[in-house]
Amino acid sequence: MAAVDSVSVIVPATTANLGPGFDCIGAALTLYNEFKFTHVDESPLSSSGVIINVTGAEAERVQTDESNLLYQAFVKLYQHLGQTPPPVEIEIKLGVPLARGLGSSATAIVGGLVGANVLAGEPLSQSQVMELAIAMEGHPDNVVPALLGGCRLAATGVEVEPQRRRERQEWEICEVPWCENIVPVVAIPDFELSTKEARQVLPSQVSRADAIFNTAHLGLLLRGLETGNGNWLRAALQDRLHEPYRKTLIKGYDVVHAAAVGAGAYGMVISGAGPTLLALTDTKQSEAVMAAMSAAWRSQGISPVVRSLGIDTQGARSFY
Ligand SMILES: Nc1ncnc2c1ncn2[C@@H]1O[C@H](COP(=O)(O)OP(=O)(O)O)[C@@H](O)[C@H]1O
Ligand SMILES: N[C@@H](CCOP(=O)(O)O)C(=O)O
Repeated sequence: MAAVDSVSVIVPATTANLGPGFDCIGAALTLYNEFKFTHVDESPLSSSGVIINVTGAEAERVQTDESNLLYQAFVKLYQHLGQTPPPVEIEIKLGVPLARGLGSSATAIVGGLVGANVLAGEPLSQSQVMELAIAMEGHPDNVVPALLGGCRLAATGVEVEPQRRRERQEWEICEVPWCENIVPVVAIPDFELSTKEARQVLPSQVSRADAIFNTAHLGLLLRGLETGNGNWLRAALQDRLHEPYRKTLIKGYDVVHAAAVGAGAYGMVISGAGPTLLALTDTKQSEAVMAAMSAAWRSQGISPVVRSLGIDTQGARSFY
């Protein structure tokens, strides 16, 4: 590809885990961050080597120096190529709320890698970009749908050289069909919960019974999402690997859960690492579920933004 001086990248939010699919399944949502990277001369740059402008809700909370995650991903791709990153000016338009369990960090990682790959003349394939994104995030379930779109299951592939220490892991990715009648409703609270903090409360070992429970329920979830079978979805949206430990970090979880299910949702789970709560519902029930979740959280002194979203099928896209 001929070199370009400027590229815009749009990256969707994600909802990871979907209950029993901890660290392996996620879906891209119709909510977006937009990033623009422009080559600049060395001279106008600040001493940090990058200029970053951020607009949108909570813009002041995003770092504007070299510690910015989007910029770190941008640099990572050039390091991978063995090249020095060019001086750039970055514009960030925030549409995905920060540290709410909707994959804002995944948008930054994917956006930085995709933007750098385009400015570098697209030396890496999409699957090479994906491998870098997974390595940076540490788990695949938000960066994979952010990059590829749709609902995706990610699993490590067969180790071809088990005796050799490998620098990178091969991944198998499969698209999970999502029945169009199933609506994701997100209730986004007015407080943050970092993924780091929400991972620290998880046990390092689980019982065989809990492992079997999740294996069965993830299988059921895949078929429930594909068919829209209500009984399967109601049973499938249960988890024993992360929700029991994390829900104590989310004030009002049980009250909002009861309200969502009472209003007709198939179930309610933590979106990503939380604190956003995700209900899956039939199109006919979505308005009632939204109203019930909003009222329930308000009764706990939390002011949520509640939205009914769609599944983004394109993933990250770039324009230049
Ligand atoms: N658009 C962005 N540009 C730069 N950094 C970002 C952006 N969005 C998120 N981040 C970084 O990711 C952090 C949130 O990541 P995390 O705790 O994993 O929450 P989330 O569930 O939203 O991914 C933010 O505090 C910020 O450091
Ligand atoms: N599987 C991860 C997903 C984190 O997603 P995020 O949207 O909260 O960044 C986890 O549950 O920790």
